[in-house]
Amino acid sequence: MKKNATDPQAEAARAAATLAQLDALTEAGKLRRLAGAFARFLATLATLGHAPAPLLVAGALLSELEGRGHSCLVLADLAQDPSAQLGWLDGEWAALRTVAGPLPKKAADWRNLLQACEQVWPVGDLDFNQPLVLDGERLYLRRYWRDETMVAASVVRRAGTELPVDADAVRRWLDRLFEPRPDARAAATGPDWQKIACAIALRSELAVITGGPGTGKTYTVARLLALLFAMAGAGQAHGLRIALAAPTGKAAARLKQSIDQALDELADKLGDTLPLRELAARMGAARTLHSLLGARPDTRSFAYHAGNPLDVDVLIVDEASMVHLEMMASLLAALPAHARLILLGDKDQLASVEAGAVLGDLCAEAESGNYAEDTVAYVQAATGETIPADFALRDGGALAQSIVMLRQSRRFGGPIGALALAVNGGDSDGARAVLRAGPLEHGGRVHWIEGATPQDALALAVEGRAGVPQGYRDYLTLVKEGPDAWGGDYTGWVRAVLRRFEQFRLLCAVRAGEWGVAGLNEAIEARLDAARLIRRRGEWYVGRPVMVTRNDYATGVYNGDIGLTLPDPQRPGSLRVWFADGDAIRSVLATRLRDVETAFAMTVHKSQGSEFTHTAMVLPREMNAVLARELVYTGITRAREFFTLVSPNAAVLGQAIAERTQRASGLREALLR
Ligand SMILES: Nc1ncnc2c1ncn2[C@@H]1O[C@H](COP(=O)(O)OP(=O)(O)OP(=O)(O)O)[C@@H](O)[C@H]1O
Repeated sequence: MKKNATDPQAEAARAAATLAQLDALTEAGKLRRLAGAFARFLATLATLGHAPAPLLVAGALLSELEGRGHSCLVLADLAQDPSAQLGWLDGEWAALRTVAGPLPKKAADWRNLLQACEQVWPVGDLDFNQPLVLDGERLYLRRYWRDETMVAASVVRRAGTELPVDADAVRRWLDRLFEPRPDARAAATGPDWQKIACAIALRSELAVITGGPGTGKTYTVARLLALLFAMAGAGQAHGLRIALAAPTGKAAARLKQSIDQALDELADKLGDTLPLRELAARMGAARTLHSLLGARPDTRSFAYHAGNPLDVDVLIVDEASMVHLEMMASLLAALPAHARLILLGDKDQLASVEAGAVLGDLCAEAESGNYAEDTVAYVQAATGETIPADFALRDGGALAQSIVMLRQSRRFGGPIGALALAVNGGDSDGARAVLRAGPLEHGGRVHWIEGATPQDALALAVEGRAGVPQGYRDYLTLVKEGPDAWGGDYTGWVRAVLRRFEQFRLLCAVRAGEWGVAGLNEAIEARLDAARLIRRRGEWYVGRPVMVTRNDYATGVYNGDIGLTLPDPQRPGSLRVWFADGDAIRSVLATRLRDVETAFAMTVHKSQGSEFTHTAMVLPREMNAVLARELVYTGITRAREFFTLVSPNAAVLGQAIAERTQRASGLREALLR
């Protein structure tokens, strides 16, 4: 190791003082425990004297950022002052700098310092399996560097594989699969991006179809499946192995339902030309990614991997914005080289809870298209659609040729769509205008309770609002009536209760405090109890909605699953929790569920992949590190027909819209290499 400091004793004292300062930051709630522990671990690896204090700082911050969804530490951020990124007060960074310092002021100096440390592998040097990796001016935990490098290489390879396509045949099929668009509409809305997406997806082993809610991602992919089936020819179509997957059980069930419905409609339209119903039946259920890859209890490894690949030719993954870096790496590793991967998702939604923002990184250029000349020519031949010059002028790489953004929403044209669009575009005045015009102009579709009190939120949760009947009273009334009101049909009653519960949901931006999940769940329970809609007896009671917080392979419930607690008809006095699985329902004895929490209020993060007829979103009183445009957009787009914003402090909406989630990652750059 090249020495940075001269006096070993002074260096030892500085390292010890730095670790103590990191502990103090942990106590102050500014660092997670793991960050300090990781710095200590780095210190124990020093065989040549003591670990330099700046390395311990960088290691702790890297670990902290990983916990906040970043896949690396950008040295330029570290050089400037990471306080804002970390949500630290000025004095806190200054204090750490004083004990560990002097710290480099330039990214290049940080790089020089770190590459001299024995705990760091500078990419390209001799590799001793050091825990930290230095790639250019980014510092990684080794696992994330490996995943990011793997994802970039695999994506670029797949996107760059040009498969032979008979453009004339594609065009003939697309003309049958899609309705002709009247000229006037075509002129107003630009080319038919849905058709273009199908043609583009046929050409390589990777396709990314992104778009906001209701832009027809599922509609398009059903037609793409029919097209793949048609193009495979009579001989091979029957052998085509297609798998559907999504990050959560609910999203998987929704995908399967929508695709089945779309294929059914197509089958009616096309008659006997293609056996589409057979295709739908053969596809089997959509699965969670965990189950598809063969997750095993208590280990990060999967049954399917590069050495034992999945048995598929086409894999469709919906809600891809929720797929984190490690999962994407595992998925790509387990995919056979010849298989096609089709990712569907909304690039503007919140990124995954875990580290990485893979879909966002892949789609960084999606708005502008960046189609190369040969893509434009191919699209023209295969679809008859002309990609406008605006989307074809730039010099796009291989990945850009595999991405299509759907730009016209069929379901979201009204005020909720206008609100989502304003938020997404960073236009907080526009968002406020839509919300304030809500009750009068929009027939109550959107509504803003400004300057809300906790009582307002509770009243909304229980009763809904005028003209929009759904609140939790609705499903709980059905629960109280019991299966007798359903002619004694217990299963029919359970289905009806589950459906009604899906009508309304209260989403929170934060977990803690009276405006967070914890406080609101408690308050809503108390209010419902007082209204005699529930009778709390300890933790479990009839009507309790719960969300699973950890995968449990023994009972078959997964993180994010939502169920309702109802009496067990077989065992009077005991309770079962019922979960909807698409059209099917299943249940688990309440006492067997270990990691669950009450779900009258849930976080926007956890609501991804779900939609409710009426969605209410509660913002906290003060701006908070998790509040950002992507979160507000995701909350709004969970609403199918009605949206209510509840905010005690009107200013927070604008502040949240102004804030963008920036996840540090080297993926965008690696994709362009
Ligand atoms: N080209 C089209 N012609 C007619 N109807 C369409 C077309 N595209 C989409 N739709 C209809 O619009 C609705 C929304 O489409 P779809 O569910 O595929 O959107 P999505 O992007 O998958 O939405 P989400 O992200 O909410 O799942 C559906 O009812 C679908 O049938």
